[in-house]
Amino acid sequence: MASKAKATATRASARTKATTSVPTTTRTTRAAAKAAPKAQAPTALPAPKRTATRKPLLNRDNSTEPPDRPAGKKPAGATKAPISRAPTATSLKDDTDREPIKAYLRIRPQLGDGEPTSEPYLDPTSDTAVQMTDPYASSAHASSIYTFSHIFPPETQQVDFFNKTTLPLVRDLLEGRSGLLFTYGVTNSGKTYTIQGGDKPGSAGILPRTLDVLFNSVEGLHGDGTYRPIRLNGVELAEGPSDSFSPHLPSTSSAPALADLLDDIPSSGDEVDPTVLTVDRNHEYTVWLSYSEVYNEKVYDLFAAIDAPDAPAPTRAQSSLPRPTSSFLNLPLPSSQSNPLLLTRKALAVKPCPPADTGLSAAEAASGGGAGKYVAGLRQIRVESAAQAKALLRLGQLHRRVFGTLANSQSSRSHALVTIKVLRVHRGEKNDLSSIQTARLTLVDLAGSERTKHTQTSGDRLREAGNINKSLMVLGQCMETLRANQRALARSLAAGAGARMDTRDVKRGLAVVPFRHSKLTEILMDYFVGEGRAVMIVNVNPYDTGFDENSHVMRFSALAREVSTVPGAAAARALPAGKARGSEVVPHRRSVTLSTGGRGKKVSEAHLEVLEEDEEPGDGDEDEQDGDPMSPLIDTLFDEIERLRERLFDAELRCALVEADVREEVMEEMEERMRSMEKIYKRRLMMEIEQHERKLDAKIDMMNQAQQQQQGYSDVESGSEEYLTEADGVDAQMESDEFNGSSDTSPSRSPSPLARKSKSVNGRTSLKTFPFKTNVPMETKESGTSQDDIDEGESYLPEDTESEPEPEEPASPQPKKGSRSSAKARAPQHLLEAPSPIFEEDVKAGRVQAKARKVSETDAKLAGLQQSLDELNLRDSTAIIPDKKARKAAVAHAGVDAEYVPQAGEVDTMKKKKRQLGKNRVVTDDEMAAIILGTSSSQETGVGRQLRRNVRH
Ligand SMILES: Nc1ncnc2c1ncn2[C@@H]1O[C@H](COP(=O)(O)OP(=O)(O)OP(=O)(O)O)[C@@H](O)[C@H]1O
Repeated sequence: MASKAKATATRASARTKATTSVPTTTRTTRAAAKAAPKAQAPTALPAPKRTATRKPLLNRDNSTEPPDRPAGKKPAGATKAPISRAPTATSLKDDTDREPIKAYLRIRPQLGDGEPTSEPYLDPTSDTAVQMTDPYASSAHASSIYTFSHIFPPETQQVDFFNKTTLPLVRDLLEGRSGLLFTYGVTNSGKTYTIQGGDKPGSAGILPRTLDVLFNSVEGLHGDGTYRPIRLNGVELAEGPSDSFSPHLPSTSSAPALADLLDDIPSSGDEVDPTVLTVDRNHEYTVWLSYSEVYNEKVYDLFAAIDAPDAPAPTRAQSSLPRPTSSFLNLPLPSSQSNPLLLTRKALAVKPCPPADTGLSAAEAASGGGAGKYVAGLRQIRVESAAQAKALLRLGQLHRRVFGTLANSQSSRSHALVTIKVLRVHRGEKNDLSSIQTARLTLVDLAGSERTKHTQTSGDRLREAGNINKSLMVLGQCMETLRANQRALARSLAAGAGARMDTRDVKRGLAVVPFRHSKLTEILMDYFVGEGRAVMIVNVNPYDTGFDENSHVMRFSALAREVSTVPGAAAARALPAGKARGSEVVPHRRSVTLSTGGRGKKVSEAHLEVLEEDEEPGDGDEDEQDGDPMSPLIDTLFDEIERLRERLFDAELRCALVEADVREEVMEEMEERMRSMEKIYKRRLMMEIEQHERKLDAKIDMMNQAQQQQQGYSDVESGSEEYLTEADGVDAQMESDEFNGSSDTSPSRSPSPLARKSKSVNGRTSLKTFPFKTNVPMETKESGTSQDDIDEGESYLPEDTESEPEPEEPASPQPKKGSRSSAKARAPQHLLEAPSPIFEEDVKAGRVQAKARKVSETDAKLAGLQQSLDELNLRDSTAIIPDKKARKAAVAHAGVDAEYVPQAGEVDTMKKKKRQLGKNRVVTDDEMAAIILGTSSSQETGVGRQLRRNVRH
């Protein structure tokens, strides 16, 4: 497996290299930096007062605390460091003090409830590497290896997962450092299970466990809630100690209520994680919760009371808090006759933090102080126990589900963000607002990362899918830009090693990180450019059919791992916030019809209307005091830029979606065409193979027939010789053998079985002799010849030939076959007798008649051949034509372009004949007679044989 992993070249490995080149020392956060000087100061000394609640990052050069100080080891009673911004000309060493985003992979187990049981395409090769093989690709290169900080196999227990991934973040939180954890993956991959958990004991997710550990650890150290958090990191004096809240879930009522529509929210019961972390007991802690969702590029508060006209009006005190019983959930649903119930919820604006929150001046913030953004008007509720926090979150989940249900959501189509804030104040400085430390941990359950292809693509759903993709796409773009900026910064650092240089010069050249392009990234921006450790959980269901989607998730995680969270790194180019104030905002209103009465049992239908109002520019109770003075013209210009940018982005997104769809369609069409072409070509190929086989058969037949024809001519012409002597017959046979490229000594070399038959039947030489008396048909039949042989022989043996029984001479030894003496010895006696004039006349007449008969037979056979050629439908202009006549006929048939092309192994008999005739002299009658009579033995030399051959031709 290891070698397999090694052999597979991967982008991940390259990326890992790049990542490891980044120094990964433990980051010193703002809180840690603040705490460092405290360690040096005696506990009793009063701390210097500050006005900002969010402490700016100290110049690290001034920090005395080693960056890799183990968490939880901060000395008690440390005093605060004086607020000082880093000098403008500072060493770039700050930017090397970073930590890459941790990426953990969690592989979902197979649930078995009707899920595909195919082989998983993910194969962990080690604790940190996983091999992903495309199940549809045949090539060996279809697998990639991705590396993670750690890989959790399917059997991982929730508690182990929590301890490894989230517990360090909880520890940071209690020590004043912020953190971000987000889950990323396609639908059904286990994101919600990871965050919230399941129903079974031991299945509590990281959110309830975080709350358990948090409250276990601060037990007895609760603050009294004199202060409350505002915005991102600000703190203010609370109006009263009543900001805490005891939520109650909807009560069961006899009438069908909105709550009946909701499935039970998974709850692992009363299970409590017993882990306790060591905390600084000189501090008091208060825990605050907020719960928001980003849906369709709008941010909603899930703790907000949803306004319903029939709901009892909240009192002034209640209006800023969720109603104790979430009363709208208990509202009886209207019947189909009555007016639809209108539920309204309002989107919240995302705004830049005022510089006061960060301790920066307005100019510093505008020039890149790194202030993050906050959700204006988002409720933050103080909770005093884990149980209370869990109940509150459950209410938030119900709210989320109401709107999820009303939006016909099948699954989490929104991004849910739970933020736990811990305010920490030293017991000796309880009355000092500026001494309060704020840290937050945000847990994000991102919506499924699948693309539009897999979602319904019309109306609201298209918009919803587009917006989900937009958020995730922008998140990816932000990571990419951050990575590029960090690399550029690292290069500058390397180039200017040793020299002191102005970081602003370097940072000015960095690209703008497009956080503003989506609400999600705007909210999370501070974690990437400000403070905080970031952890990403990648959830994968390896049995899911969406291999492409999952490999996209893997690539995203590989990218995230190369991004380092570094305090104040890339915010230099952050643009001032603004929104399109000029644009008219139209509330999004939906009508929904719901079936009620319990699961699977339709009792009645209810009509509801959902109104999702957009945020207003003045939203947020802190807006007026934000004090972000900005020239109206600049503000308007920024608004305009932002509006245009958003339009451009929307247009690009739409284009990308359309392009993706078109590409897919084209691909499918091409594939379809390819398949049909493949079918056509296969069919053609089969036809051609068939045709060629038929041609080949025909060719073989024709060659055999041509050979037989040739043999026929030879027989006819050599008949005159055979009248005279069997020895000549033997010679003719030898000639025939020569023609066939074989000899008696190697009969197996004859290319045609028919040729062999012509030579020998039953192992005996077939000698064809003409009778002296012409016109006497004689049968060619030898004893022992099979009927098949006869049938086949009929096609090439002259009908009027007759094999004469050979004289049996048992006493005399058989002369050697093929030799001249043996031929002579076997010649009939009458052929050796002296000729008479009458005899000569007969011979001539017989020869002429036999020749004429042969010619007519040959013509008939040629006509037959022609017919079979026609039948074969050989339409090519090139045909194989055995002789001149047939060639002429074929030319007439096929056209003037037709030409005879001898095929491999084929003998062009006409050419051969012509050559031979042109070479040799004409045979005179006297010579012929002499040959026939065989009077001159001297002529039975090579010349005589040559003459006889010429006669035959
Ligand atoms: N590690 C696990 N062990 C057992 N069951 C799991 C595990 N992970 C997920 N599941 C189950 O798989 C199913 C889908 O999980 P979940 O709802 O968390 O997916 P999701 O990624 O949040 O989907 P969506 O994006 O649609 O909300 C649930 O039934 C859940 O209980």
